[in-house]
Amino acid sequence: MGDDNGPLYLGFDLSTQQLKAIVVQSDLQVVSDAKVDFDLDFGSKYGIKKGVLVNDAEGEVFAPVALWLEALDLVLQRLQAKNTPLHRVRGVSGSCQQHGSVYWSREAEGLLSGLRADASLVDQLAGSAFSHPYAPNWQDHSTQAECDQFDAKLGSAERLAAVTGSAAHHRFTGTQIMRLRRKLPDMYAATARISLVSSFLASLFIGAVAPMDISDVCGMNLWDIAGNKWSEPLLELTAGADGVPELHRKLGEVRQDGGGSVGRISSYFTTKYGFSPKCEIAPFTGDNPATILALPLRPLDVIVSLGTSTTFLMITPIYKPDPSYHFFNHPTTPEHYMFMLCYKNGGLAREKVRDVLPKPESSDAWANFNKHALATPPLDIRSASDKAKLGLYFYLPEIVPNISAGTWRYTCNAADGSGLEEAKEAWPAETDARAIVESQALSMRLRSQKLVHSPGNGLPAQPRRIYLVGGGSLNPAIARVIGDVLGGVDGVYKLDVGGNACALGGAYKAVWAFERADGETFDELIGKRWKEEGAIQKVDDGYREGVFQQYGNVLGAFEEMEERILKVAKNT
Ligand SMILES: Nc1ncnc2c1ncn2[C@@H]1O[C@H](COP(=O)(O)OP(=O)(O)O)[C@@H](O)[C@H]1O
Ligand SMILES: O=C(CO)[C@@H](O)[C@H](O)COP(=O)(O)O
Repeated sequence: MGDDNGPLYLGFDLSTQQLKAIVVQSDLQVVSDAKVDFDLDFGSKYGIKKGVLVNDAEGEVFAPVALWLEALDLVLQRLQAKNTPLHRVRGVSGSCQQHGSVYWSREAEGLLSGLRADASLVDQLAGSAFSHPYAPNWQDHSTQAECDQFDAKLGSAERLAAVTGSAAHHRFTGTQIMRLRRKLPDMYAATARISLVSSFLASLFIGAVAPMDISDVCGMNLWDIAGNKWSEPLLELTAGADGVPELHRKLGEVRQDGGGSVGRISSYFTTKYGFSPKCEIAPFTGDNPATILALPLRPLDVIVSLGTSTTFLMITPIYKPDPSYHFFNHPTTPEHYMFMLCYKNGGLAREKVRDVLPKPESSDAWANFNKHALATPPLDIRSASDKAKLGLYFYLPEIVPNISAGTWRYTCNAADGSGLEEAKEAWPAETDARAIVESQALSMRLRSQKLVHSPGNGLPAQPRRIYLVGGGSLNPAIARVIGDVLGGVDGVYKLDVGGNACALGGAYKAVWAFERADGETFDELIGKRWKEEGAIQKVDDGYREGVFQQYGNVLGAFEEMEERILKVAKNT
């Protein structure tokens, strides 16, 4: 377990279904990891499923904050049980599911600073440190009315996207705060501070409410990215004309530097787990911003994160917002941005399609799904006269496009996408295995086409490399279909720590935060230390001439299918 005595860096990922921790050395070598699975470890105690609770009547999805407190103690115990030398940890950072919010009571600061090592976090905090026991989850879709007001407030969805990086979204924290203030006014009044999940986790470590992070704050619809300040009109919309100073106080100042220290580790962790009192905490960020820190990403490289949500990430120095996607400040590099598409119907939707198929005899739950995804030709075109098959598989109301739950199957002419119509008869469940992944990738291709250009040699515009991360990155059939649809002239790669990428990004952020030379950027520092060998594996060739064009031929039809369905099934 690392025989030298050099410093170690600890990265966390508090996502929908798990809390993961990973420890790396200065040279980025991984020395230990551990995880807590919310359903497996705490499912019966908290009544959660897939990490969350739901109130279907109102479209609410939320997680008990107490569960996360228990998970933090447990994951640290698991690291200890693996003899991880926590005393050598010099810096901690991490990544957390985006948009969720935690509501601290007036007693919180006192309780955080007075944590005793002889009791657990949950016993000391769950009772009175929070004005609300739940954190809204990114899958929540209870805020359509608030979204309509956000889009209207600055004049249009385009204008809101220009200012905050995104049009209004159900899960974005501003709309969530606005709704909770209306629904639970006493709770709102009793709230001293509001944290994002990232600043919440950092707060536990420093024993005080930590500032929000410059990248994660862009997931709120409240931060004016170009102005680098809270948007006063949007704070006013959220909190009412008289409520702006109060909301300002609850949100606090935003930390501008993604590196450096937000505070020393609290004595709770030094006494209980043996951390050094010199260990410092760097700002925590969102799980998607942390994912782009898991490797040195270049412009034209793409990350597809196949977690509970499915996300598509790129970095760019050009701020080009649009209501159909998201722009965030880059978590470490000023004047750089992260482009993101986020789908709710990611991993769980693929599981639904998988579970209609007979259960495989092998231990690989995905064996049948993969067999059919690979045996089905692109768009299920088997002969020149066959129509292309296109589907949408939304078991939850989707984010982009803003379509309610449902499943739709269409066909069109393969050559040019003409003749789009609803499929006359149902197609076999086996066909859906390929069609759902194609559908997800076509949506990404459609929405990212303006951000990619030709990588040279007369090739069509496409990504250079596609990196797969998240649980689904273990799946070769998904990698193949993604490469078929999106291209990727240098190939499709998976990170060796595929499911741990955001935790790893958090750990790398801590390395940079505390080891950077004056003015040294994240990419400079990590670029020098990162070794491709052992970190990534090529899992597919990516661009295939002919196949890529086949998907291009139906991209317009795919867009038209979405538009037609949007007319009859828009989220309300
Ligand atoms: N071999 C596999 N093929 C496809 N999907 C997988 C595979 N293994 C895990 N998954 C999916 O990964 C998802 C969890 O991904 P992960 O990145 O660990 O979660 P989170 O989003 O909570 O961080 C699950 O929904 C599961 O369906
Ligand atoms: O809402 C978004 C991004 O906008 C999600 O990507 C969340 O950040 C949760 O991520 P996972 O738990 O699926 O990793």
